[in-house]
Amino acid sequence: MVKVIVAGFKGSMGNKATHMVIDHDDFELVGVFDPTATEQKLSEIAEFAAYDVPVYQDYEQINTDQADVWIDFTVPQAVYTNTKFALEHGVRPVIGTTGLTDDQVVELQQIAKERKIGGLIAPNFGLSAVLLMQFAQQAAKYFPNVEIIEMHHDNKLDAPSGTAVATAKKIAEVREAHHQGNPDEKETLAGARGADYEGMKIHSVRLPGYVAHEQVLFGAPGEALTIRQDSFDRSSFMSGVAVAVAKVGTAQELLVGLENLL
Ligand SMILES: NC(=O)C1=CN([C@@H]2O[C@H](COP(=O)(O)OP(=O)(O)OC[C@H]3O[C@@H](n4cnc5c(N)ncnc54)[C@H](O)[C@@H]3O)[C@@H](O)[C@H]2O)C=CC1
Ligand SMILES: O=C(O)C1=N[C@H](C(=O)O)C[C@H](O)C1
Repeated sequence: MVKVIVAGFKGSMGNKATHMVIDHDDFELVGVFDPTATEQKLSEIAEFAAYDVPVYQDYEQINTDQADVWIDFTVPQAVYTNTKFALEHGVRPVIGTTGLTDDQVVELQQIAKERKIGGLIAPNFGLSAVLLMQFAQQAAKYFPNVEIIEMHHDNKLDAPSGTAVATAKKIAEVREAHHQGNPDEKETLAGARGADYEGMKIHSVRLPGYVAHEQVLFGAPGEALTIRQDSFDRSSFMSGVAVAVAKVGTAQELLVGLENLL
């Protein structure tokens, strides 16, 4: 049995992750954490009435002795401290929360190395997104002119999305330094051309009704290639989270990207 704590269990993803852990034959939920919780036991919430699991509101309360894995779907402001807490208490992190800076990831990887513990940071647990990133990297070798459009629900805190940044990084690994667009281009409205990652433009759309979607657009003389993925429901992420929880015990370091455990 893999014993799991879910951080952010009151949120949209944390709720789904809590159900996934409960429903999985090989996982046992040993605690849930969310500073907004008012309950002492998970069973006080009707949909979890059968589960007598402790609810934690702050770090001092958390019993990490019995926990193997820390699932985190919280907020960009909390994820660094949560991941550090998990690593320093010997609990393997499976991090879905986006918004970690590159420097924070390096610091967390250093802590994981010092503590000799593995874990996973996955900007996206959806298979369609993992494949989109791989296909985009493949295409970028032949199509260096690329722009990324990510579209999300309007409650999202961070922009651009973690997936869009991860996509741009994968493309930058294979794309030669390249200037695209007109060198004399001028924005007549600030931000019109989007964010810039190593010469690639990233555009963020936030609308009610959307869940999580991304398009990578490649253009070349006389042709174009568009790669698109859609998460229509947050359940799309849960098989990836389950794989991560099941396999993170094999990780020798703090990995970035679900593809490392597939
Ligand atoms: N990697 C992936 O596949 C996916 C990642 N995400 C990311 O997951 C994160 C959460 O997304 P949602 O569930 O939609 O957000 P949400 O806003 O519905 O939930 C966040 C929850 O975290 C709680 N929280 C705040 N500070 C906390 C702390 N210090 N410790 C524990 N809990 C804390 C909040 O009270 C809230 O209940 C976001 O960063 C989002 O980008 C979302 C979907 C898929
Ligand atoms: O906030 C979300 O919803 C999502 N966040 C992740 C991201 O920032 O890429 C993953 C997915 O896009 C859903």
